Amino acid sequence: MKYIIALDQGTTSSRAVLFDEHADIKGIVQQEFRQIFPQPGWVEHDPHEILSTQRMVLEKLIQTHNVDASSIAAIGITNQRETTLLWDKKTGEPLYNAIVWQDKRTAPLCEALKAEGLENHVRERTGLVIDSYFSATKIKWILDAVPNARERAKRGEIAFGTVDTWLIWNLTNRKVHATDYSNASRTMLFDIHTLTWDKTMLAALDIPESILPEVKPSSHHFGNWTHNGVDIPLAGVAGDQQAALFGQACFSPGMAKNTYGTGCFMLMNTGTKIQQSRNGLITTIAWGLDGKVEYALEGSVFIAGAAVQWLRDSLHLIDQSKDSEYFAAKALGSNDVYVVPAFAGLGAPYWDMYARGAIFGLTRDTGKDHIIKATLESLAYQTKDILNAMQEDAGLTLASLKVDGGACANNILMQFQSDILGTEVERPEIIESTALGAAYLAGIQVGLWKKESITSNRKIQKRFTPQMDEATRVRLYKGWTKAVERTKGWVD
Ligand SMILES: Nc1ncnc2c1ncn2[C@@H]1O[C@H](COP(=O)(O)OP(=O)(O)O)[C@@H](O)[C@H]1O
Ligand SMILES: O=P(O)(O)OC[C@H](O)CO
Repeated sequence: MKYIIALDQGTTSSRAVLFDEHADIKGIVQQEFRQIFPQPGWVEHDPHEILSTQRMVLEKLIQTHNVDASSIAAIGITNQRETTLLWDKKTGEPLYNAIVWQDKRTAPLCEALKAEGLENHVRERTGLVIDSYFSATKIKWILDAVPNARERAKRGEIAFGTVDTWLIWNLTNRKVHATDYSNASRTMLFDIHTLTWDKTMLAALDIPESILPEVKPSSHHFGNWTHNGVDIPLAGVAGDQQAALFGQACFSPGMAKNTYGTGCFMLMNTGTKIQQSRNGLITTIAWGLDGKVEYALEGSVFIAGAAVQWLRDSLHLIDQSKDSEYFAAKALGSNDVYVVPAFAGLGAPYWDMYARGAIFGLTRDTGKDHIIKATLESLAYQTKDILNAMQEDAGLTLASLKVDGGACANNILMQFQSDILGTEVERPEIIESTALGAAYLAGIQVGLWKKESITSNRKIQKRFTPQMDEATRVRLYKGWTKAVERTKGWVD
């Protein structure tokens, strides 16, 4: 038996998932790590913790399941995207903590880029909108903040990477400084037409080109991880949302998936066509495979499952995320409370770095159950905002929405999702699509699998069909859009 291991380095935890040669999951080991909030709106991770938790889960997975190193055909890496690290090429020591995708500290740098008139350039060349979400301004911030960092970078002593690059660098014993097309397309420094780093953006942010990694296809032999004397190829790399699109077998233009993790990310395959959105979505590289690059339209919601964590960790209304289903069920039938979890501003389709969270519609009888239910519903409303934009851009109506990610296990949420969209929601047997996608990309590279067999391997666990009448759907969504309007521009 041959195995593929997927390393899924997410925003809140590091995971290692063992797949057998039938792409069935044989084991998962997961470890949460610290979220560091030095100031309001700032979010950091300790790069050493990212690495140590990821190494720990990998080694524990192999040990627990008694897997012989020689039977591991390949490793795939998938990761939280945009999160930015800089380190010394000689010592491997990070210059600063990893600045996480949710971090808002570079909003003023984004305003400066807008004032320079770069909005069209960014949209046209990188497919993105100017926002602190992406890596570019985070790199500049570290180069500005750490003494001598820019000089050292100019001397070629510093490496930049997103989390995939940091893992590749360390797992290959500091030999390989590389990323894949899907991750490069999240930096706001990568020209998605020419597939090269964009000189205009590098100059605008005074970022030396020497710090950037080499960009490779997503299914590619990046290097080896040596375990018990055996060289195991790192053979697949993709940003977690693109990996989920792959894992859900969304291979044809018009196919879409929505992942409910810390954030919520809907991606629609647009094939080899670069489609620009007219409705606040971004254009991203889906993957590089078979000698070509394919693209996707993406709607990124910053806070989804993280809002459920907020119920758990900050409000202490629940002990575990899954308890939200039990409490929300007790409030079914009441729909007057709205939670807008704009804790990190609003992403697509609004792109408001200055929005902040709020609860609306409170009355004397509002209780814990209502707040929990409204929080879950906020994931579904944000998804509807995105799907509306996507359908308009693509000029089509989705027959059903493919879902995955931790929070899609919640049945109340999925039923409400189907109700508020008026669309069928389709949950696969394997909701670890992200890990599955990374495993597939690696397995294809080493010849274990073929892309064609992935579609037939996909099994549906449950379909949710809309039960809500149209008048209720319209009324509820109107309330949501009113609530969102009131959170915009809250921070001066
Ligand atoms: N049953 C559930 N109901 C609601 N939210 C859930 C449930 N299970 C997990 N979550 C939420 O989903 C997120 C975890 O999903 P996961 O896909 O592991 O995220 P990530 O990869 O971003 O770390 C957490 O934010 C958690 O609060
Ligand atoms: O860690 P996740 O799964 O919430 O994904 C984070 C995204 O990649 C951010 O763009």
